[in-house]
Amino acid sequence: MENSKTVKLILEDGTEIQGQSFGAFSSVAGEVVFSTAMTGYPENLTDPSFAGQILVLTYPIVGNYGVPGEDLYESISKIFESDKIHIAGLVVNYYSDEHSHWNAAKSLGDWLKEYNIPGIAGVDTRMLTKILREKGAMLGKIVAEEDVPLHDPNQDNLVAQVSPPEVKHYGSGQHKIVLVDCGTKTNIIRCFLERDVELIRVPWDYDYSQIDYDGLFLSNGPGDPKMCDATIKHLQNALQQDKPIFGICLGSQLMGLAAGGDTFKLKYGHRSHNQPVRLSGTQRSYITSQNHGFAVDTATLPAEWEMLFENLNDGTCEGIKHKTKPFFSTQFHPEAAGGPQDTEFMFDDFIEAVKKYKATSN
Ligand SMILES: NC(=O)CC[C@H](N)C(=O)O
Repeated sequence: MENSKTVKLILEDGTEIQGQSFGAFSSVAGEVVFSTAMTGYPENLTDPSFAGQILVLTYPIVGNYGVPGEDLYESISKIFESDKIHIAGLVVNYYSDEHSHWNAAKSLGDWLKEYNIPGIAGVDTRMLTKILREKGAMLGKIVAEEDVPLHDPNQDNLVAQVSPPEVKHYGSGQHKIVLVDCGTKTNIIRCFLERDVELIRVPWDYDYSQIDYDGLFLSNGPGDPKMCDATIKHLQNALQQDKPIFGICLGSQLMGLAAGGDTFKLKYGHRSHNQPVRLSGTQRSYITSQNHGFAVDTATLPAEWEMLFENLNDGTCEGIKHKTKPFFSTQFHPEAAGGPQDTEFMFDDFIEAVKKYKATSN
């Protein structure tokens, strides 16, 4: 790092912080968001929900365990959450360019360079996070040589950019699940394949009404859920039927919108591996993995719907359910890559709902 070049992080409120370049020496603009997760940068950086975002990590030492090599299973990655880095840029305090870990294949800096993603180190990311918590998530840019204009990624249809254009099939289990891929994390696919599922992964705007499926799944994904008009339209048709539907993160927001409710942008979002949520109607809480900047406005849900989980930090909606039909969602990530895996039972609940539907509809 001693010989690295100087770069700047500039926020829309005028905050300007100097640091050292690592990864690509290039400029980029995006929405600046923070994560307080202590580990898991290989998983986070490849999560498509981060598209368009400059990610600030509060954990002070980053890069020390390097980046694992690729390993495939059923043509999907065993390790990463998609097939590329999706963040726009990375902001860290101390970047460790020497790494040591049993499965490391390269350094974080070299991995970022492969995808032309700039990193800036030497930033007091906890001080920066205080600014973002105070003023809310902001637009910003990492500036190397060339200046770039600020850009709001939430104005773009990011889902259309990350959703694969073709239909893909995985597994040969008993339960036929359609996965609407708005930018799915691969651990969602892994969780299904462990549960006797035949998975049909379709693009975000695909009309799956002709497929004879047993259950419908709506994935996570980047940006403002209101951009997904085509997904919402197809979902509204599916909500007329009785086949089980499960949504995660963006999928939860899309379910809320298709049901007739509204979503709003949170001040600074939830991004970490230790977000507490409470299951409605109980005193039971779970520690969850989260990465979202929008939420369903529970007050706008029609009478047949209710909140399923509540965030214990700020009271916002962490999932919804239909009162009589098998439709439910989590705003958090029960597939949890990286951890904690305490809520993976949501996949079992969904498969149980699918079994019940199949038993009663025949
Ligand atoms: N992980 C996700 O699916 C994120 C959903 C949405 N893009 C948000 O920021 O709230």
